[in-house]
Amino acid sequence: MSELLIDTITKSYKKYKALDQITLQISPGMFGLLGPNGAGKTTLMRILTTIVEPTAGTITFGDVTWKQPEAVRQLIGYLPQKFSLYKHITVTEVLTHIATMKGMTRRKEQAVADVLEKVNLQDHRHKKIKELSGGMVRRVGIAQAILHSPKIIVVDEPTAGLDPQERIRFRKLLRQLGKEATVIVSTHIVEDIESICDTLAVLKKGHVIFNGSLQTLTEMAANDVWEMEASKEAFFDAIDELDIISSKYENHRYRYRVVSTNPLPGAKHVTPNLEEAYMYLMGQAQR
Ligand SMILES: Nc1ncnc2c1ncn2[C@@H]1O[C@H](COP(=O)(O)OP(=O)(O)OP(=O)(O)O)[C@@H](O)[C@H]1O
Repeated sequence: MSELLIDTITKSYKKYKALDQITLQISPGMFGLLGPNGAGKTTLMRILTTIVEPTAGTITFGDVTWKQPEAVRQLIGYLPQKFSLYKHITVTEVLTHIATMKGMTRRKEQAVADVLEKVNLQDHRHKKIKELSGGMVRRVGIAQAILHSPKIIVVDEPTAGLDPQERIRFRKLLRQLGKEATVIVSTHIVEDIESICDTLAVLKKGHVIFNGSLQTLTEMAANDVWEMEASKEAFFDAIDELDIISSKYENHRYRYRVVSTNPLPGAKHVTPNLEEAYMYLMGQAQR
């Protein structure tokens, strides 16, 4: 399978650069795009899906270049962050309609049946959209994105608004799709990336500040994540002083974790998780 090559992409809005010379090489499988609000993720997604044209730079996948938007649209399936559907028609009707809009004339019924099976919605195919849960609607969203068997699937904020069970189910579905395609998951929810992606890029203010494996990122923070223990009173004092990432109350004591480049008295090093490594990276990028 080909690699997606994003080469020095810049997007300017007047003098403001929403993206500044972004270069990424994305292999098949699950790729995460992480960053705070305003980092430029949505702009990059929109460029990838040909909704917006870059100011400069090129994108290629095999012999397709982004100068050929029609060819790119055959290649890409997109589930945007804000996804709405006609509420009063059934799942099958909506997917058949979208297949028609995509210009699929042959094998339309079969394609709809196949995607319904992939996203596990066969039993709900005759339900109206308004009768579905949030998780099911997201799955219809994925179904419409993969109707034409795209090689690249772009998903923006995949689990926003879903309850914990639906999140887990939706992440499993994405992981499944990553076995056959390049799946790009854009989010500011670290957990979404941690549980399903192998590699990731972190964007901040239009720049790539990290690009690599999850392991490399957590290793970068290995010397700067600490665990401490304190009484309730001391813990509440510490909240004001430190950036506490997580805490646990056990046997009348608080155990809590902190990212700090300075050693902390009485603290011991712990192996960072992705959220801690991300906090570390954001702190470093401010320097
Ligand atoms: N059409 C536009 N005109 C001017 N500025 C824009 C436009 N679209 C985006 N921007 C700016 O570009 C920057 C990046 O926006 P973008 O939506 O890509 O960020 P994001 O990382 O996706 O954040 P969010 O999660 O909030 O959508 C922001 O500062 C935004 O205000």
